[in-house]
Amino acid sequence: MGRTKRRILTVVMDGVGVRDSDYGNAVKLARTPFLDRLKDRALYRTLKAHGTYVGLPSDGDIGNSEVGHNALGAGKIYDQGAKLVANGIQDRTMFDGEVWRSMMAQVKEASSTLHMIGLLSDGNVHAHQDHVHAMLEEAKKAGVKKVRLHVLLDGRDVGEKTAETYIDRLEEKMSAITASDFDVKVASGGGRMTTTMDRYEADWSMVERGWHAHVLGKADQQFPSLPKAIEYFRSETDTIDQYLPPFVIVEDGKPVGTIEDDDAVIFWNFRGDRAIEISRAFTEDDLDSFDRVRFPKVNYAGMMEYDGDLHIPSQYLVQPPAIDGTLGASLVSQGVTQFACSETQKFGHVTYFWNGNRSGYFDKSIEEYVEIKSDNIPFDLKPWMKAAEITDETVQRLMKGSFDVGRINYANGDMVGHTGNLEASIIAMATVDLQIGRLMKACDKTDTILMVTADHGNCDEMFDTKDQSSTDPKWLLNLDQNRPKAKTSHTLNEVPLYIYDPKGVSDYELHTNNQASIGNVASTILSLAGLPEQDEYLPSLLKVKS
Ligand SMILES: O=C(O)[C@H](O)COP(=O)(O)O
Ligand SMILES: [Mn+2]
Ligand SMILES: [Mn+2]
Repeated sequence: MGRTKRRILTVVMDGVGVRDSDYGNAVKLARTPFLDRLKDRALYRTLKAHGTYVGLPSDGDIGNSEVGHNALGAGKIYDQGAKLVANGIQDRTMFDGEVWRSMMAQVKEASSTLHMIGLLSDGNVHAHQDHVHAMLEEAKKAGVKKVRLHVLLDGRDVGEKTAETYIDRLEEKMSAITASDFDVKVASGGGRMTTTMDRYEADWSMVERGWHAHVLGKADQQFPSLPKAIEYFRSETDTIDQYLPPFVIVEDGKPVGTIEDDDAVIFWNFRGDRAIEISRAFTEDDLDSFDRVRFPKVNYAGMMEYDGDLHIPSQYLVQPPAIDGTLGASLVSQGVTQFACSETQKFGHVTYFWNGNRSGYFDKSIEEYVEIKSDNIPFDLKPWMKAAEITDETVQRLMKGSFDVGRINYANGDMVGHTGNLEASIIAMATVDLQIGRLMKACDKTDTILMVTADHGNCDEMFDTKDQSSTDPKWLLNLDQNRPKAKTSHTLNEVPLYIYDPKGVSDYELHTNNQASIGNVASTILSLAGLPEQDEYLPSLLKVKS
């Protein structure tokens, strides 16, 4: 054994919340014999993973992977992007800041265009429409003459076909502020899962399509306005918002807002994972991830700094939370060996988010991070994703005893949950269950404590309506008629915490404080490992029975 009294493996079942009703609840509808057995043998409770419990503005805000893994890996709760940007707008620090002022001044001096690109919704996971509306007003006040918006349609953090709501609000705002000396138009757009918002380099072609639409003014679909675009998509396709193709707005056959030298570009998402690649495309001279065709010299800023280690991008409007003293850093300083593993879609969650939005290792000689390449397909087609491969890598290392403290993430509950496909999500849950069974066995053989939790809910609520007919199984059997509308977003539900010790758990119990959150997990890992707790962390949930 290494520097800890016991080896601990933490499993994050991404997007797996706890909800009593089985109505549209893939977690309950799946057969999960191993999780059931785990519940019998482990200590068990639920934890908060949404809203103010994880640093979001209100308890109406769903949790997400960024704030969830930040909380799990930091052991404390920080005000997160959504809240920091809202505060920065309210107290004006965002608009009084050097970056905003210099960008406005530069556009005015060059008589060029201010472009703003980002996700248009009120999901508050990556972005919020109110921030865009506020920036438009401020740009006008600052004397900017021409603004072009490039909007990514959501349908993933909000209802699957809700784009009209946000488009209407934006159109109202634009017509209210358009004036003879203030010209604002939407220039391009697309669904967020086809256009621009790739993450962890899973599929650069998404960024390439976005670049073509926003910068070069090129896309297969062209429309005279954003409302016309959505009208066309609704009448011609069933595609939900997140998968809509990229499009360009044209007048007299010409795009209304390509991006040119001397223009300023603001990417308004506050969350980093899906903002890094497009930020790199705008700022790196030598980028070989795709052919940009034309690389305009623009003044680029992100809403926030998206990577605190690589400083991407160099200019940003709001200071991100200063997450430090994370569990990973603290374990490294004590010489504890660590292992992190997931597939591409969630790899950065157990490394970059877990380590407080820093990429890279603290000390490569005692940490091992393993990424399994995700498929680039709609995940409801293969709901098992790469779960088995993640388990293979983990079990191998458990057998070799190559780490003291490990963390892995199974993406299935979340990535399949986001597709809105209930049947596929049931298979996703059964897949995760099978892996938990394999891990329990390996933990038994290697005397490893297994902790299983989640970062937020998702596939626990796959219908847009709540708890309607849990006694009536018709909605499950009838696949075509009267099927409730799918819910593709995360949920507000609590998440599970299981602690399984092959030696038995009769010596411990868990605190029952109903305010406990996933922010309490880091200290709990430390106490299970027999390491000193950190004063600044939220307390451990473990009680040794007297
Ligand atoms: O980026 C996404 O896929 C969704 O907006 C949120 O999902 P995540 O927070 O689980 O990554
Ligand atoms: Mn997640
Ligand atoms: Mn998700």
